[in-house]
Amino acid sequence: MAQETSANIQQPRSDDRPLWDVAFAVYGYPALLIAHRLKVFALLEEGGRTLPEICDMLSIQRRPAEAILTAATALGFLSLQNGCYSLTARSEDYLLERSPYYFGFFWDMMIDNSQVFSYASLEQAVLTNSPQAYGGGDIYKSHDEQAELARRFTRGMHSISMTLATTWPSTLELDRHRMMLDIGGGSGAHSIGAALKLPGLHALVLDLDPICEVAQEFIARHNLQDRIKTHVADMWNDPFPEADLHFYSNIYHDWPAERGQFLTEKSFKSLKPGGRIIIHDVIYNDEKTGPFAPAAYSMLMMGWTEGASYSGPELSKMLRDAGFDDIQAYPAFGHYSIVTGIKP
Ligand SMILES: C[S@@+](CC[C@H](N)C(=O)[O-])C[C@H]1O[C@@H](n2cnc3c(N)ncnc32)[C@H](O)[C@@H]1O
Repeated sequence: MAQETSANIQQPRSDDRPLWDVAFAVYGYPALLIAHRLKVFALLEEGGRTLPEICDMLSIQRRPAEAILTAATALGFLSLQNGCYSLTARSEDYLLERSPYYFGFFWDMMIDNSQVFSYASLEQAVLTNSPQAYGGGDIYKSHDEQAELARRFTRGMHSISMTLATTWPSTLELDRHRMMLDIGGGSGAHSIGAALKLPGLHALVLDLDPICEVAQEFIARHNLQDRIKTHVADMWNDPFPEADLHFYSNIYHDWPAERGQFLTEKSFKSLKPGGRIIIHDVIYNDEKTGPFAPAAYSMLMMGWTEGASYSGPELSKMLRDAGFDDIQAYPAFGHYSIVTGIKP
């Protein structure tokens, strides 16, 4: 180690907050997961509460209660006025189970699989380049074999996808399309969002058997059984049914690039001229220097799948190499973007 003396030690060139923030993230964010599991947000649904009232209702002491409530307040999920903690618009939209945008099932999935984001598990995933969720291996094979796992995962995905599904269909001109194939469509959230926005559109949610069963329940909740059907198939081995819009949300980041290329070429062959492909995902900037969300998503995938985030140019190249034309990449909602192209 270099020897420093008090005579030659210099001020650092930048402040040390980013180093603290790495450590604080490990502590700060779980406070929100704990608040969610303790049902803090549900408890405030009827109105603001003081700290002593919240302590009583949660049966926890003042010190831990104040720690999680302050973390939630600092991150914009609660407000504190006149001694009362209340929900903010964000927590009302995303953290109350009655909301269509409820994010909580995704947080539940993280909590239920919290060993996957432990230091030991992520280090093992990095050193061996293999996912660790459910004890290792292909999570989707586990879902195919264990219906309850499939149900919980699909509910978690629905939790993040329903919000996104209300926005991307408005970001491009889709009126001429008649049949959307929602490949690896999970709960059908994106088909539901698209069908609600585009009255002339029908959709087919293609996924594995136990997932299609869950999708049917979500589709029925929106009374869209007439326009959205499910189709049990293996996207790697079974032919794609006819459609003029192929939609992939949260699929490419699950797999290595060559699998993404395979799906792109399969879509190109299956679509007729004029058919459109849409990839909806959290993507890196063009230089692959960030932002942080896709970088973190790659680490999330390190724990769960063989995949990683891709950049707009990487996905655009896949489309171009397969033969697609009129390729565009642009932001959709929140951390998500769209990369799309047309078969000439
Ligand atoms: C990360 S989820 C995305 C779900 C949905 N598209 C969304 O954005 O909410 C990946 C989906 O791909 C499906 N999947 C994985 N392997 C598949 C395969 N071989 N054939 C069809 N679907 C598959 C999974 O069952 C799961 O629903």
